[in-house]
Amino acid sequence: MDMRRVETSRPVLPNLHGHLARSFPSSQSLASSQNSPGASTPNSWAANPWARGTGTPETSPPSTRAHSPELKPKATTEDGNTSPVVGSPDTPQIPKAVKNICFVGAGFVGGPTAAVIAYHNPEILVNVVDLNEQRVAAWNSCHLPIHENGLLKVVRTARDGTLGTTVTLPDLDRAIELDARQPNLVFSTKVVEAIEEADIIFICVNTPTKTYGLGAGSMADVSAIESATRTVAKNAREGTIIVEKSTVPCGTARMIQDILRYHRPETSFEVLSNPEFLAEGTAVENLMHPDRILIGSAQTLPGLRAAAALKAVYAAWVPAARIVTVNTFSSELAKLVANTMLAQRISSMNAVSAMCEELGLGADVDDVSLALGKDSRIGPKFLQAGVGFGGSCFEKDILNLAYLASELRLDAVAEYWLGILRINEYQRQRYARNVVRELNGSLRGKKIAVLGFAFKDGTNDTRNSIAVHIIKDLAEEMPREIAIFDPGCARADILDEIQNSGLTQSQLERIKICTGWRETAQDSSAVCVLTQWKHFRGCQMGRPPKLSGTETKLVDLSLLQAHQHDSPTEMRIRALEDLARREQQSPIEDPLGRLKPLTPCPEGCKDCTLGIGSPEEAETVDWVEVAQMMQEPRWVFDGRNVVNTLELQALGFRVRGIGKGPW
Ligand SMILES: NC(=O)c1ccc[n+]([C@@H]2O[C@H](COP(=O)([O-])OP(=O)(O)OC[C@H]3O[C@@H](n4cnc5c(N)ncnc54)[C@H](O)[C@@H]3O)[C@@H](O)[C@H]2O)c1
Ligand SMILES: O=c1ccn([C@@H]2O[C@H](COP(=O)(O)OP(=O)(O)O[C@H]3O[C@H](CO)[C@@H](O)[C@H](O)[C@H]3O)[C@@H](O)[C@H]2O)c(=O)[nH]1
Repeated sequence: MDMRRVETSRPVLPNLHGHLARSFPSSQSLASSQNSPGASTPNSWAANPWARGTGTPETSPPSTRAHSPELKPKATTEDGNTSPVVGSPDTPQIPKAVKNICFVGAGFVGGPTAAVIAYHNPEILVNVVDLNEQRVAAWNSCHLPIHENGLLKVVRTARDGTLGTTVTLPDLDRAIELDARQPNLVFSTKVVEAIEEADIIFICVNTPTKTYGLGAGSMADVSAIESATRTVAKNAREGTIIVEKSTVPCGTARMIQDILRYHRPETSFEVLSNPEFLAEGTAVENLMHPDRILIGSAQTLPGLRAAAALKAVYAAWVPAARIVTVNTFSSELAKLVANTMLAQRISSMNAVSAMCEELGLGADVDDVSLALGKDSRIGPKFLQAGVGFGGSCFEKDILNLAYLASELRLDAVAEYWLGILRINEYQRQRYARNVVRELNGSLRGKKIAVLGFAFKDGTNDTRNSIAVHIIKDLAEEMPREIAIFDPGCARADILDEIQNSGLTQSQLERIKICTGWRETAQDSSAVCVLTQWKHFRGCQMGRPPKLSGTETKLVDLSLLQAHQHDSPTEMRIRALEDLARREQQSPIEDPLGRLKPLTPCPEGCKDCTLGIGSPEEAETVDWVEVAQMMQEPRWVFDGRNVVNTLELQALGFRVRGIGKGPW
C-alpha cells in the first residue's frame, strides 16, 4: 500500500457508493443542510433510523407467492421510506426448507465454508461455482487449491460420499452401523445452472481494494459482487435468499437489492449479510467451532424468515446461542470493525515493541503481552508483536472502514483507523532498516536468507504477505542474493507475488526461491524469520514441536452417545473418530475407514511432480547445521519471536528479536 496516498489524499468523495448515498444524505447534502435542525452534525446520524438500524433497507416487494405472509403495516421513517413494524409477537419465523445451496466463488472463503456446510447438512445439495476453471479442477482433485488442516477430509466426505462401516470399539457397549453417505458437494463452473436451482445463494467473491480511479488505494472494489449479483438476478428462482458472505462496504446489501430489482422488478428476493470470520491456517477449526455466526437481515417479516432459514442451516452444528441475528447494516459494519480492532491490537503491541527496543533497559514486548493478556478485560489473543500483519483482509478492511468514515466526513475517525496501518508499515520498514544497519549499512555482496513467505503460518496464502514488502526493501540494497523458503507455499505463488511487487529486473535476478532451509541458509550472512512456522523454532529447542494431529484429543463424551441415534451426525462421528484414535494411539485421519479411495491423478500430474507436500511433512530447521553453513557473524533477525534467543546465542548466532532490547 502506498501510505503517502493514504496520508495525503483525503478520500472524501461524496456519493461514491450510489447505494450508500441513497440511504444517507450525501456528504455534500449534509454540508449544505448545516442549518436544518438535526441534519448537519454527526449526532444527526444517530438520529437517522437507517444509522440506528431500525430503518433497514426497504424490503423486497411483497412476494407474489400465494403462501407468502402479508407484510405488517409500515411505519414512515425520517427519510421518507416506509419500514415494516418489527418485533410483533406474531412475527412468523418459519424457516423455508432449504434443499439446495449455491456458493458463487470457490476461493479461500467459499470453498471451505461450502465444504463445512455440506459436511454437516448431508441432505442439502451444495453447489460451489467459480469462473476459474483451474481452481474448480483443483477442488475436484486430491490437490485442493487451499492448504488447511483437516480440509481434505471434510471435502472428501461431502464431495465423494463415504463408505458404510461398522464401528466396534472397546469403549462402546455395542457395534455402531454407519450408513454410506451420498455425495452432496459439487464443484463446477456451471454458474447459471447452480444459481437456477438454489434456495440460498452465498456470494463469496473477492472484494479487493481498488487500485485505480476513484478511491484508488482505499475504496473496496465491489465489481465482482456486482457481476455475480447480475448473474444471480437474471437466473435465480423467485424467493431465493441471497447471502453476502464476502466482506463488503457498509451498504452493499442495498446495492445488491437495487441490482436485483432492476433486473427482476416483479420478483421477491431477500438479501442477508453473513460475514465470515474464519482465519486462514485455522479455517476448518474456525468453521467447525465458530465463536459466532452473524446474520444480518431486514427487520421485516420476509427478512426475518430468510434469516431463520439461514440460521437453520448453521443450526445443524452450531449451538443456537452462537448464532447472532442483527440488522443488515450492523452486520456489514461489524465485520469491518472486527478486523480493524484485531489489527489495532497488533499495531498497539508493535508500537510497544519499538519502545522496548529503544528504551535499552531490557523491557521485553513478549513479557508485556503476557502481563496484559492475563487481564480478563484484555485477553491474551492478538497481542503477538512481529514484523506486522499481512494477508488479504486486515489492510483492505481497515481502508474500507476508514474510507467510509471519510465519506461521512468523520475525518478524525478515519485518521484514527488509518493510524493502525501507519504503525504496520512503520514496523516492517523499521525491521528492514535494522537488518541493513546491523550488516554495516550495506548488503552488497551478501546473501540474505528469508525463512517464511506466507502471510502467516498454517496457510499457503501469499497475498499481501509482509515478506514481500520486506524483501522489496532489502532488494533495494542490492544484496548478492535473497534466498527464500517457505514450507507451505508453492514456488509459483511466491514468484508471482515477487514479480508483482515492482522490483527491477536487476533486483529480480538476485532472488532465488528454494525448496528447503539448507539451500536457503547456505553461505548467508543473515537469516530473516518472517513467518511464525513452528519448523523455524528448531529442533534444539528442547522437545521438537508437536505436529498437529498427533495431540491426544479430549473425547467429547456427550457426543459419544452417537450409538443412541439412528443416523449419527458428523459431529458425533467425529467424536467416535477421536475415540478410535485414542484407542489406536495413532493420529490416523480416517480411523473408522469411511473415506472412499481418492481417484488417482492423471499421468504426469503437475502437482504430484512438483512434490508439494503438506507443511506438516517439512523438515524442522536444525540451527546447529545452520550455524556451520552461515557466514560470520551469523545474524538471525527473528521477525516473529519464534526462535529461542539464548540457545541460538549459545550456538554462536547473533540474534535480534522484535521488542527485545536494543538493536
Ligand atoms: N481469505 C479469508 O480468510 C477471508 C476471511 C473472511 C472473509 N473474507 C472475504 O471473503 C471474500 C472472498 O475472499 P477469498 O479470500 O475467498 O477470495 P478469493 O480470491 O480466494 O476467491 C474469490 C473467488 O471468486 C471467484 N469469482 C469472482 N467473480 C466471480 C463470479 N462473478 N462468478 C463466479 N466466481 C467468481 C474468483 O474466481 C475466486 O476464485 C472477500 O470479500 C474477503 O474479504 C476472506
Ligand atoms: O498476535 C498476532 C496475530 C496475528 N498477527 C498477524 O496478523 C495477520 C493476520 O492474521 P490472522 O488474523 O490470524 O489471519 P487472517 O486469515 O488474516 O484472519 C483475519 O482476517 C479474516 C478475513 O477477514 C477474518 O475472517 C479473521 O477473523 C481475521 O482474524 C498475520 O500476518 C499474522 O501473522 C500478528 O502479527 N500478531
